[in-house]
Amino acid sequence: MSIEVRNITKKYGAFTAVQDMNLQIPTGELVALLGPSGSGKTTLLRIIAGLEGTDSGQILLNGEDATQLSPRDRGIGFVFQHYALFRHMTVYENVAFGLRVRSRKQRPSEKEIRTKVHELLRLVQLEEFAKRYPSQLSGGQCQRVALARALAVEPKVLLLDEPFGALDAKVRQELRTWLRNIHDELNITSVFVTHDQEEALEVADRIVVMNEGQIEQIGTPEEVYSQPATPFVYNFIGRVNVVSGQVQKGRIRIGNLEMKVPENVNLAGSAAICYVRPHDIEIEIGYDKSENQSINAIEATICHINIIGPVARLDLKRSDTGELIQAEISNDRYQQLGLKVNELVFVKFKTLKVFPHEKPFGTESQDESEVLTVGSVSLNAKLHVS
Ligand SMILES: Nc1ncnc2c1ncn2[C@@H]1O[C@H](COP(=O)(O)OP(=O)(O)OP(=O)(O)O)[C@@H](O)[C@H]1O
Repeated sequence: MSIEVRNITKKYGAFTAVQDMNLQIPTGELVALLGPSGSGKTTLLRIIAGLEGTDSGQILLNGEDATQLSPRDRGIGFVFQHYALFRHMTVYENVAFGLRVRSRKQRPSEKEIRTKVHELLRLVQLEEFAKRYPSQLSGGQCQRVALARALAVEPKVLLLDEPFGALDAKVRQELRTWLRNIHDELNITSVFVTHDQEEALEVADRIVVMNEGQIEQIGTPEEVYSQPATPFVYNFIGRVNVVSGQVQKGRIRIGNLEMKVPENVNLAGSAAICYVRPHDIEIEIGYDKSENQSINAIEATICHINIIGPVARLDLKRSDTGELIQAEISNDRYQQLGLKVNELVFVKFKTLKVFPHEKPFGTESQDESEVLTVGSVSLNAKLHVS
């Protein structure tokens, strides 16, 4: 079943939680609503489910206006962060519940219920737990029961609100893969809320990045990661270094580094904010400063090295501004360069994204004079790790 959110606005008193939002989700897609706390993710999910009214706009399911339909009549299954299983019921009874409370006409026979429940328990790999009570299960197992319960009524749409939020990292990881598999197997349309970017990047077909009740970007994981539409998305998804620079004639100058502006940025003579991913940083050594070479790179000292499998993470301190830059290079390259803490290196950017100068996220309290330029060389860099 396809979902269309059309011009939805939702206010709580004077506060606007969702503002004139539009979103189309085709049948069979797995979509993540990703955003910081308070960005309106849960509100939007609840509006789609019919658990929350709207001030204006429509929800269309399969092209039909469903705005006035009750949650029961929308063909939607819902899974919450806190699995809310019935504690006095066994796993079997919990999963059977949705079928038993159907109206007499729609209610399946006991035999049909038994077949269906066992089929679902097999799907969530909990068949041998049918007779247990929720208190005898782990958090991850409870969440799988909750999912089986939501699926029992054969919903066309599955909505999940931070379904794995309360679980530890390893279990979350397992359940993600597993959600993806179940979604594909049942060919339903699923929307899940998360504030965990890794979860969204790993599981979703498309990610809706939300901020303050509005959509910042909709795209595949690859698109939102590699081509963030706004500074907010850059900051929110992945690690990024934020550096200020000066644009002139299609080139940008950042300290001693000068490079072509990667796109048609109309910022002649202006201060700009650049976003550089740690893996887009190149490290070089071996410049001989005594020869007065003009070095087209930012000089920095290595303050910390962290090797994680094939990747070497370096914390670098700029010689000109003292600001930190975080770089990620391959372990092979790191070995090849033979880098050490306190060593002087030269930093270049393979690519960067330039936005007009505005205070980058996380620097709201910073004095403007720290950010702006001295001559043509700009002087601020700040690392954001989200
Ligand atoms: N019933 C309510 N009454 C008043 N304000 C509300 C109500 N429900 C939500 N809000 C406000 O609306 C905004 C969006 O809330 P929502 O729960 O949708 O955000 P969220 O992105 O899901 O956040 P989180 O990740 O913390 O769950 C928040 O500022 C919240 O305080």
